[in-house]
Amino acid sequence: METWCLILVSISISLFLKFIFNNFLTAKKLPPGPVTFPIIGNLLWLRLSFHNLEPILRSLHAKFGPMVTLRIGTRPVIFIADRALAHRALIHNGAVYADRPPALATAKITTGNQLNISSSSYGPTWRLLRRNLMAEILHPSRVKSYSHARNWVLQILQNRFESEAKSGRPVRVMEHFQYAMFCLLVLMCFGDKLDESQIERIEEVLRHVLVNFGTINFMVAEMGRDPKVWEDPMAFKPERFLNGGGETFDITGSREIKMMPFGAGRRICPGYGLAMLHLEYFVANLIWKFEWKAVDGDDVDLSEKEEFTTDGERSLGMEVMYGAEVF
Ligand code: HEM
Repeated sequence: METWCLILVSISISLFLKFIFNNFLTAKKLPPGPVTFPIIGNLLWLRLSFHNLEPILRSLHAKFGPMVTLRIGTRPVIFIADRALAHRALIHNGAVYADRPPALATAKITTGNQLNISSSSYGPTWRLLRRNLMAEILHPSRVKSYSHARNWVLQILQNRFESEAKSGRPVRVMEHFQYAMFCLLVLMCFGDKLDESQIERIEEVLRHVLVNFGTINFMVAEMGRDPKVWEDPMAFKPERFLNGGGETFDITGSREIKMMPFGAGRRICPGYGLAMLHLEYFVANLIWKFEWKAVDGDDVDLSEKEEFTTDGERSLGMEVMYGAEVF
């Protein structure tokens, strides 16, 4: 037999064996999902953006149930759409689900060989990084020292609001807030000597990291708009968070997950207190300084948009999903 023919036959046999192995042997241990062909199937998933993937996932969940396995790239990826399952995984079995997968060779460069807090595996390094972050940068006594950065970011926000309002275009509120949180983080990490163009450059680099190496598993948006939990989930009703008894809404999901913009469990965002504090500060100032009204003849646009968020792999709340590798 010709050499090329031999190579072709060997490749076909190995692809066939991989197909059987992926879809019928290992699949028994994993939640159900669509049958995929090696390489071609993987490439098809990889071609889709998170935004395009979401409706497909929704229909897969309707067909296969609250847990679905897809083979994206080299690893099977499980998508969990049910908030009770997420609670069981992240809160009751927190230690099992707090790990992160080994990074690909290229991602190792961008994550500093996985020695940063969000990508490091669940072990002594992560514990040390997290403890340092909580004790130093995020310690309540340090919050005051960020007032300069905070006011600078408020100024950036105000400028963005003003220039858009003057141009007559509707102000892209969420986008600007997202950017403001990003600026705040960058300023906290690099100090407030940076100017806006340098911040934009950092954002560009991180966007690249997110697009190339991000993983997604928990369908946070689906959980946050569950009609069993939220009355009229798609309506803008901020008062839904004010429950008469004076008890504040538990955003950490420790008792029950109703939404999880900061994640949940052991890897929950350590900056959520600081983030909430600053968001309230920015909102309060912008409500005070601007007159807010809907553009004549236009509804307020509450549609979803795929956007870049902070730390490379995790999202800043307005995202459709966020990821934590669970096996
Ligand atoms: C609106 C603002 C923010 C949102 C919505 C947000 C959301 C998130 C989410 C969803 C995660 C992933 C949690 C998980 O994997 O289970 C995360 C992780 C993280 N966030 Fe935030 N975050 C915000 C602001 C901040 C701020 C201000 C800081 C800090 C200085 C911060 C630092 C981190 C770190 C270090 C992690 C990784 C934690 C770990 O893996 O142990 N975040 N964040």
